[in-house]
Amino acid sequence: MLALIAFGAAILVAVYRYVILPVFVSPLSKIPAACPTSSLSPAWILWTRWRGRENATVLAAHERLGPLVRLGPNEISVNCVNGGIRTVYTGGFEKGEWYSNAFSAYGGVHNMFSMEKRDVHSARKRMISNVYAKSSLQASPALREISETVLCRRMLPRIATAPGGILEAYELFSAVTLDVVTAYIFGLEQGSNFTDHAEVGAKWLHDYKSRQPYLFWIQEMPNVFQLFSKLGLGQWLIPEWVGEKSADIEEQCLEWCDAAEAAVVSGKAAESARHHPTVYGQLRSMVKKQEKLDKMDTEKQNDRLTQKQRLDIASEMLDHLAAGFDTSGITLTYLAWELSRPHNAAIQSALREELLTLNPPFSMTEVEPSTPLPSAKDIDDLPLLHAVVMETLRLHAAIPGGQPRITPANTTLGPPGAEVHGIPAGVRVVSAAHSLHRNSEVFPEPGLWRPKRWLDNEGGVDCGGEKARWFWAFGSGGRMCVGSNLAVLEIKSTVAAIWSNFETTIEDDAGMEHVDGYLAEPRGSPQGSFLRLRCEKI
Ligand code: HEM
Repeated sequence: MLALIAFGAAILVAVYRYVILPVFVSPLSKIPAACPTSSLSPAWILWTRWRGRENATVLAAHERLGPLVRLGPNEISVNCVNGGIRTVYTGGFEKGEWYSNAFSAYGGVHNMFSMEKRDVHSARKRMISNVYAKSSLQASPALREISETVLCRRMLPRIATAPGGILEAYELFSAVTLDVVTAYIFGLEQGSNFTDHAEVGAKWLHDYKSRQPYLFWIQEMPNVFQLFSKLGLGQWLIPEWVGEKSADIEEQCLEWCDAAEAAVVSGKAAESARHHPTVYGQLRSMVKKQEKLDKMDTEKQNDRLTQKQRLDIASEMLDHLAAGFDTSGITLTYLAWELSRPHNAAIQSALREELLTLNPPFSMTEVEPSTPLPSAKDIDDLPLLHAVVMETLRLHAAIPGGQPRITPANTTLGPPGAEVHGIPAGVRVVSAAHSLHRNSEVFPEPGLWRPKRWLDNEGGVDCGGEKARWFWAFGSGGRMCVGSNLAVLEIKSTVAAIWSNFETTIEDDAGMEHVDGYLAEPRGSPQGSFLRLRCEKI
């Protein structure tokens, strides 16, 4: 009899815990559910993510149900500025396991992307963000050398000599952005040269990207993955080669770090802009400074890195190069696609006209650049170029997917007048550029690529007001992209170099459909191509 009562009580508790509480009592029950089962189980949103339909499905849910939508019993999506991204991201809600499980490296060594706790993260960000400030970038002799070498001596000749004038744009741009980013991080002489070595670059891209779908298990179902691993069945979910490729990438990053270290120790880094490892050098000197403070000058200082310091720096550098190259490569690929589509031919011509006003121009004679480069500031100030980049970042955000954060206790979310109060601690809350960038009140006809929406009637830049508040390609708040200035400068310089010298049309764009995920690279055609561009010298 007692057993029966205990059994009945357990059933009642379970019904309360898993049905009545989430569906009727929790403050989350006031938020409309994206799917009828969302309040009861995360199965629907997990299935949507697994099938690669999350961004489109969540956008449709917001269009139907408003700015707050419940995705699961413990997860909501927020698509507004006030009571939305301003509260969550500028308010400093912390990241959770979703990042720390997937983005740490070298056996769990954390970096800015993966750090969960705000204080640890801000201490690291303070050490490093000055090298990514716009003023530092525009004044950097190292970056000038990088642009000259990667854009003029590697990229333009590769385009000029492409067989039949046709090249695969996603592979080209990934190689160029990796070369720029590794050169800025480790020094031009120590970084990659994948632009000249197309096959090596294409293999790197393929190896890097092929691991991506398997992150699902680590980020969304870590407990299931752990259970499978304990049972010796981990490879059913994540094949062994994924770990092997990740280890190769980590090893390659350590080689770049060691080369940068050698340049620092030999004194070359200080003597020549081509050897100067800007980001590596900055973090290294801050790590050493910190060590000095920690030891309070009581112990003998050693300028060599300890193994722990070596891996701490390597994890951070890997994070930057990974966060930096693919995002910029994806953006450039979509920008090239839009500019080369027949209905955008007039925009390509107008852009070229604007680029040819640069003094000196970004010109090339045969396969060699003939003159010095225009200044980074002059390139940055071109209004149509700025509009083209902004519109590409809006419509084709490289990170369009949800950026999860964890609520603190007693959170209020929702736009003024429609707030939901008392949201408990530990709820996963996401916003996504994909949905924010498709608000038709702010961006009329949001599905169209229209650079003009970023210009005023006189052709000057008009990026303020509501557009600025809803533009979220680089996120916002304390965890906003640290490399956004480098990304924009690099993208603008690449565009200036190409469209000052070439006219482009589309040879084959069958692969240009976005992957619907956290990142949005082109899906690629069944034949394995992404965007084949025809480039003609002007
Ligand atoms: C078009 C190019 C880029 C886009 C669209 C982009 C976008 C973003 C976004 C949306 C985030 C926030 C992600 C999240 O919290 O889930 C982020 C973070 C980050 N990005 Fe970028 N990024 C770009 C280029 C770069 C570059 C060039 C670098 C460095 C070389 C870089 C380094 C980072 C780092 C280290 C973080 C983590 C920052 C932190 O947690 O404080 N990104 N980026």
